[in-house]
Amino acid sequence: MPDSKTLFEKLWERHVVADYKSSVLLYIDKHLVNEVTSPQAFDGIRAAGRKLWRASSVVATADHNIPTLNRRQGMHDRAAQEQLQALEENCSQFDLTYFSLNDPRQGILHVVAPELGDTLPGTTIACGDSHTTTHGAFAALAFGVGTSDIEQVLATQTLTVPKLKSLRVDIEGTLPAGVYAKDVALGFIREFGTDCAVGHVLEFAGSVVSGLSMEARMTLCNMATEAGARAGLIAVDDTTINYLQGRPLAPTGEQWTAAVAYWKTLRSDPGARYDKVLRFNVDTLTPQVTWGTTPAMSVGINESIPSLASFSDPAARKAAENALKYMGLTGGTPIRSLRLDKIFIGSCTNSRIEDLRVAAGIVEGKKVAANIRQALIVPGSGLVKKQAESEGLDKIFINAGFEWRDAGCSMCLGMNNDRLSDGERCASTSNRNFEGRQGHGGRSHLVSPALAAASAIAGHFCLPGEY
Ligand SMILES: CC(C)[C@H](C(=O)O)[C@@H](O)C(=O)O
Ligand code: SF4
Repeated sequence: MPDSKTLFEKLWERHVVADYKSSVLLYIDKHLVNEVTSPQAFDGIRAAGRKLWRASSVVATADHNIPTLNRRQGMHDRAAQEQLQALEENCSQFDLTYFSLNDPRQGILHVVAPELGDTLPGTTIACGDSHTTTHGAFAALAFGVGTSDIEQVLATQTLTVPKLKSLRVDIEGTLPAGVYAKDVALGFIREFGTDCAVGHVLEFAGSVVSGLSMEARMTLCNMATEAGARAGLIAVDDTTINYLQGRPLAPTGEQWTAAVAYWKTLRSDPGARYDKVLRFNVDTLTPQVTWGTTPAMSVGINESIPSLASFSDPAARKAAENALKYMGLTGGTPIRSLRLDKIFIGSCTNSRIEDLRVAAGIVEGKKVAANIRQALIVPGSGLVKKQAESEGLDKIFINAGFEWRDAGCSMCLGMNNDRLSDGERCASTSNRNFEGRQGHGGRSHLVSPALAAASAIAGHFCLPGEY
């Protein structure tokens, strides 16, 4: 059909301010600001004597380098303290919405904005953080940007974006019990690679996606950046609308009715043309565990770490060899047999209430294994923490031997006090397992919250119930 458009085209066309040959100037509706990537952008604004174009588009909070324990005692180092202070001063100078460390709305921006109803379908969003792809779960065109882009958005409310291609993945089949969105993301990246979506906006479609909750859709879109995508997208349906209704910043009354009518158009038309289409069937997917240093290096829980001989491509073999060396592993070892030192349940991939409920259900009445030195549960926001506490999940975790922390990025990356020591092996619900990601010499294995919880009890990788 000649007039058929993809969801991406619909969002793009509504926001183009100026069309250059290979890029466009895109209007940005929402700007999420953190403490790490914004200080220099504000310095630039001040140095040029500029005003902010639309200060009301900003929501700011600190998430990356803040402590998740004993917050009142202050920050772990000077650089972190300076970044936090800069954010606070900038928000006050420019009169921006800022959630301070003792505001329950503070947390990881990719958890905070959706749960408040600040992430809305049909909007464009910029944030100085690569996991901004998360917001695509709401049919928002959301870009992770760098510090100079942040300055541009603050000053002009526009972003220069290169022309992007469209990629749709149809996720089909029946999700087996115990297999979650995290496993779908890891399985997809394992099959198609960490660069399969480079230069593309990646739309997740198909019956499996339609059946997922918003939390699970956010997990999928969060990992779109690990497939190289510039943005993730999922069409609006009743699940989206039901999730948003009644959220503090979502529209109300007549505005809600009008918004819903528009949001319902935010899906790709039949016959819309994509630059690339992939299919991923989940019928035989099992819970995934990464064994290497990219999110594509994963195996199913019943599998062994691949042997070097199984890689026919020399470059892939070399990469696997380096990864195994860093991870202290040998090909052919069953992934279940790896003994763990730490457990991290948190991050913008898997720290929402649904994730915590799944984990709590698995560890209830059990104890973290003796060989686990530290098991952290880090809710994605103060509101997630409150909700979990109102359901008694904190007690379940604490009784099982987990530490119940305040919201933040925490052990997802080594920018605060929560980290791995040299050689420590961790089951982590985060999204990146690069060398040194969770601390110098730390060995990260990406898993779903269910697998992290079960593995905490067993002390090694296993499925729930296998202790
Ligand atoms: C520090 C920040 C800019 C970085 C990102 O862009 O994603 C971090 O959040 C990450 O997950 O690696
Ligand atoms: S939780 Fe991890 S991936 Fe997400 S924004 Fe923070 S550091 Fe980045």
